[in-house]
Amino acid sequence: MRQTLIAGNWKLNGTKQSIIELLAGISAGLNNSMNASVAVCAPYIYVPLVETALKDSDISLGAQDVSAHTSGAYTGEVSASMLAEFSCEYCLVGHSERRSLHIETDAEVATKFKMLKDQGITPVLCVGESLEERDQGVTEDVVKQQILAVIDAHGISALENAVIAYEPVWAIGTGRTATPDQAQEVHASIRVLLESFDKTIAETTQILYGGSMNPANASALLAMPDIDGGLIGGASLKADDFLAICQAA
Ligand SMILES: O=C[C@H](O)COP(=O)(O)O
Repeated sequence: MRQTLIAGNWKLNGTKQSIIELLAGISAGLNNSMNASVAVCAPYIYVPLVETALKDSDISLGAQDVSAHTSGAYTGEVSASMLAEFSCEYCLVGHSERRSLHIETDAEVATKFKMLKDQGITPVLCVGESLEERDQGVTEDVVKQQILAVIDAHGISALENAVIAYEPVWAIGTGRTATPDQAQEVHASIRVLLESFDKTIAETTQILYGGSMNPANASALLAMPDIDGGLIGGASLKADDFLAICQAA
């Protein structure tokens, strides 16, 4: 049985004040009836603040990206070992905004993924197709290639204890959500792909859905057999909305 994971991705949002208030609101509303583990992925600059705020809390800390390098002359970058020093349990890699705006390649994403694994941080590997690719009928090929980039570079064992987030690019921040059936179809294909390498990894890997998940559509999406949680952008910035999604799980 896979544990449901609800992870907020705050992206480039928040202030010291708003983050403290948001975390207080989430912490106050979480309760044992929620059948999900919860994480928040903060902008780098707020990671220490969130680490302190989450002490003694069940909410896990995550980051949104990591350097492909361990140290050296890479201005502006943050390494996996630095994130580990601040108790980061999760870190996104290959988010579509990184792939499109920062031209991250599959190979670079695979390197970042391994950097996190080596530091004991759970990578959340984000995959997903553009609208054009969906219209061309190549969704599953695109997603498969993004996952195979990691497996080919580091072996299937790298996927052990990792998380995959399926995020159709056309659904991110658009208010246009994949239907539960559309999402389930891709999630099931990811599971089949993993199964072709390792049955246990296929059965245990949490596959999250991301893309305009909100309190109104979360229950139907999370009810699908291969959807093991959500990666939430916009709706993670309001405690009530985020809590409602946690409740739906
Ligand atoms: O990482 C989160 C996803 O990009 C989803 O963002 P969204 O919920 O605002 O569509």
